[in-house]
Amino acid sequence: MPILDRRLPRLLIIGVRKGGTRALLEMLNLHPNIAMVPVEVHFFDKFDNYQRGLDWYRSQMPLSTDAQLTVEKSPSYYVTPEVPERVYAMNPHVQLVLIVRDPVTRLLSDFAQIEASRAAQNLPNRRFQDVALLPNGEVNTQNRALHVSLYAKFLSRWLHVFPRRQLHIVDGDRLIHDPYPELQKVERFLGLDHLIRRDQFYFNATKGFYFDVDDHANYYPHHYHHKCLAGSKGRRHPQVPDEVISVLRQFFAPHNRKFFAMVGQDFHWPEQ
Ligand SMILES: Nc1ncnc2c1ncn2[C@@H]1O[C@H](COP(=O)(O)OS(=O)(=O)O)[C@@H](OP(=O)(O)O)[C@H]1O
Repeated sequence: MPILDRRLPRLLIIGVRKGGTRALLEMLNLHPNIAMVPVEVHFFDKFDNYQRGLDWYRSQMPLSTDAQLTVEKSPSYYVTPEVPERVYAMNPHVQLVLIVRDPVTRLLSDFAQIEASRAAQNLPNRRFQDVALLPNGEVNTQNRALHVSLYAKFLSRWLHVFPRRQLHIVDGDRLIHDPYPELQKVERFLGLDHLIRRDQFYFNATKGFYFDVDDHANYYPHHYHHKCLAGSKGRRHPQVPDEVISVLRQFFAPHNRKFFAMVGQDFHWPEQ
């Protein structure tokens, strides 16, 4: 009989926010050797949680067998300065996965989420271009959401603490359109047998996403249905003039090239 216990994560999905972290976690959970933490624990990035210590963190983990690898995801880990060293202190051999997406698309997705939460607080809606650009048409570099799309900026902190071989990068744009090859790469990175099957997914053309065939509603476990898929994924992105997109693409281009050089992988995000 396998012994069930709560085990600290051996894999962390560290970000990025709106990169596809939830879909990636749920898809990986199809693997019999993976036990996912269904909620974002925010242990390493929230001081109050971190103060509770590793025993508390372990108590948040699901029951797993010793053949299973526990996975937690909290997208803000990637951008929070203290996190890499805290993670290293838990386990210097932990494996890390980062999922990235075209930074402009990510920003539009983030903006849609921020506006939805403003609307819930009865705050007025804003135009994307009024937030992302200054009145003179230049990029508003003070915008916090924009900073999250500067992937290279945060990566240096992680690579200062962890060797590159402990970090795997998933192409979030590909995960949307053809998840299977991206999942196979993660299985290889983790040294797991290829047990996730292509026929476990189907594409829902109306929603534009892949779903789990065993859960005809969507990827999310039942307690997530209303919270996640109905609400926070697949939101309509703001309609933005082409010139605004072009200004942003040009702004991100050198940062993207730096990121590609750091990770040794080119994601071919448009530069115009
Ligand atoms: N299969 C599937 N189902 C649902 N959503 C999918 C899927 N694959 C990728 N994505 C993309 O995930 C984007 C949300 O990213 P995150 O889960 O990282 O968001 S969050 O930071 O946790 O809020 C979400 O962003 P939006 O398109 O803006 O909604 C999706 O594009």
